[in-house]
Amino acid sequence: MKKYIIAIDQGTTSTRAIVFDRNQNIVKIAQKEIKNSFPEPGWVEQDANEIWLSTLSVLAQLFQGHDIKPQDVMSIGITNQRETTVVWDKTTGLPVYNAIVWQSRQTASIIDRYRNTPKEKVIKAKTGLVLDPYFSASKIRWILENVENLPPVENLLFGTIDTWLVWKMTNGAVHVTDVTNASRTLLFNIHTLEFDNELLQIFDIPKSMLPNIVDTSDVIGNIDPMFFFNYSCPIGAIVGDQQAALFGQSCFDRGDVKNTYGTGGFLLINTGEEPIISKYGLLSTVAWRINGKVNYALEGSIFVSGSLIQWLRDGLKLFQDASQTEEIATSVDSCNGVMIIPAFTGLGAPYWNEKCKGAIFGLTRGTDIRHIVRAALESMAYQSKDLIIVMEEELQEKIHEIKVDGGASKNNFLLQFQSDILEIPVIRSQFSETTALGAARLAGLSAGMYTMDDFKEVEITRFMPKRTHESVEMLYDDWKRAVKSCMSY
Ligand SMILES: Nc1ncnc2c1ncn2[C@@H]1O[C@H](COP(=O)(O)OP(=O)(O)O)[C@@H](O)[C@H]1O
Ligand SMILES: O=P(O)(O)OC[C@H](O)CO
Repeated sequence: MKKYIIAIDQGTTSTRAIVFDRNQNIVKIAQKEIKNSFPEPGWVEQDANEIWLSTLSVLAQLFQGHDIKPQDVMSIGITNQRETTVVWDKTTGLPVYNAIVWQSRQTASIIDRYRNTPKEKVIKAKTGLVLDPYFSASKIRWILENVENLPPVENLLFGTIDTWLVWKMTNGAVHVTDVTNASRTLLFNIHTLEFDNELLQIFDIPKSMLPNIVDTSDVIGNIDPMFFFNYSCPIGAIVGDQQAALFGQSCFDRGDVKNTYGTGGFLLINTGEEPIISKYGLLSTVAWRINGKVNYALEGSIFVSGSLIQWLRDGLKLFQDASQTEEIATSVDSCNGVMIIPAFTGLGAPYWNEKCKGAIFGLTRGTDIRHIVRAALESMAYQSKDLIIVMEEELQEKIHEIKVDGGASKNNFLLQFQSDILEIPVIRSQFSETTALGAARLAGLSAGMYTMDDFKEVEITRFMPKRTHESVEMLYDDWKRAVKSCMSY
C-alpha cells in the first residue's frame, strides 16, 4: 500500500521536499538554498533553471538511503513563492530571461502607465489586487519589451513557479496553474475565476502564453518517470505558499488568521465564500478551490521580513546564522532608540509605496550590533501590527489571536514582541512546516489518502502579551513616525 505524500515547497530562500506519512507526520526533509541576484537597485531575479534543478536535487535526496521508495509515494503537492514570473520557449524548454522575483521593482515604470487612469479602477475591481509591480502582469510585459532576440511570441509560455515546475516535471506535457497562483497575476478575474480578456488587453499579453487554470486540490498530471526513478507519480495539488500555510494552519473558517514570517511577511484571514474588495490596501485573493468550491482570503503582504535578517547576515555580516539573532536581541533590554524600516523594495501593504527605500533611524555612538539586530526583529512585528490594524478596520471586528509560521517564527523573541505589540496571543504550532503540510494535505485529499476530518489542530506554544498598553502605544508611535519619515525622504 502506498504510504507517503511528498510536498515540494519552492520558496524564495530555498527549495524543500518533505515526505509526509498517512498521519501527516514528517518522515524526511531535503532542502537546497536558492541564489538571488540584484542586478540593479530594487531588482530581484533568480535563475529559473536553478529553481528546476534544485527541485530535482531535493527529490533525489529523499530517495538516498533507500528508506523511502518512489513507488511508496501516492501523490506530490507543489507549493511555491507566488507572482515570480518565468517566460520560456516551449520549443527548447529554456527560459528567455531570469525569473523576475515577486519582490522586484524593475517594472515600476510599466505600472506607472496605468496609475490614475480609468484602467486602474478596472484592474482593482476585477483582480481584488492593487496596481503594483509585485504581481506578474507587469513582469511579463517587461520581458516582452526588454529581452532582446525573443523567439516568436507563439513559442512563448508564461508561468509562475508552480506552472514552470509542473511543465518541467511533465516534460512539457502539462501547462497549468491553480486558482490561488492565478489570483496573483493581475490578469485573473476573482469573480469569474478565469483569466480576463480585458485585463490581457490592458497589459497587452497574448492569451496563448497563459496556462490553463485548475482546482487547488486535483490530479493534474504525472511526473515523467525519468525525473522520479522510473515511476510516474501523480501530481495532486498546486497551491501558492501563503494559501498553503492557511490550509496547513487549519484556518478553514471565516475569521481564522495566520501570519507567516518567511522571506516576506504575509498575514491572511479566511473570508469565506465571497471576496472582499479592500478599502485599505489589503489584497483579495483565492484561498483555495476544492471540488469546484471556492474559498477567499484577505491578505496583507510585507515585502521584507526574514530577508532583513538575511541581509544583516550576508550584507552586513553581523552574524553567521539567523538562529543567533534571538540571543543577540535578548542580550539588551531595548533597541536604544534604533528603528529600522526595511523598505529595500519599497513598502507593501498597507502603504504600497514602491519608491521609498529602507532606513535606520536613531543611531548614536552607543548603538551596537545588538540594537540593530533587535530593531530588525522588532520591525518584522511592527509591520504585522500595521496590517492587523487595517484588517480589523476592514472587517469591522477585532482579531483575538493569530497563528504564526515561517522560518523566522522559530525566533521566540520575535513572537513574544509580536504578542506584546499586538496585545493579543500569538500561537505557534509545534509543527514548523505548515506551508508544506498545507500542500501535502491538498495532495492527500485528491489522492484519497486524507479527508477534511483528518485535519485537526496540532500542539501549540502560546505567547501572551506582557507589556503595558501605554508602553506599547509609545513604541508604536515611534514606528509610525519612522515610517512617515522614510516615505517622505
Ligand atoms: N531564528 C530565526 N530568526 C529570525 N529569522 C530567521 C530565523 N530563521 C530563519 N529566519 C529567516 O527566515 C527566512 C526563511 O524563512 P522560510 O519560511 O524558509 O522562507 P521562504 O519560504 O521565503 O523561502 C530567511 O529570510 C531567514 O533570514
Ligand atoms: O517565499 P516566501 O515564503 O516568502 O513567499 C513568497 C510569497 O508567496 C510572495 O507573495
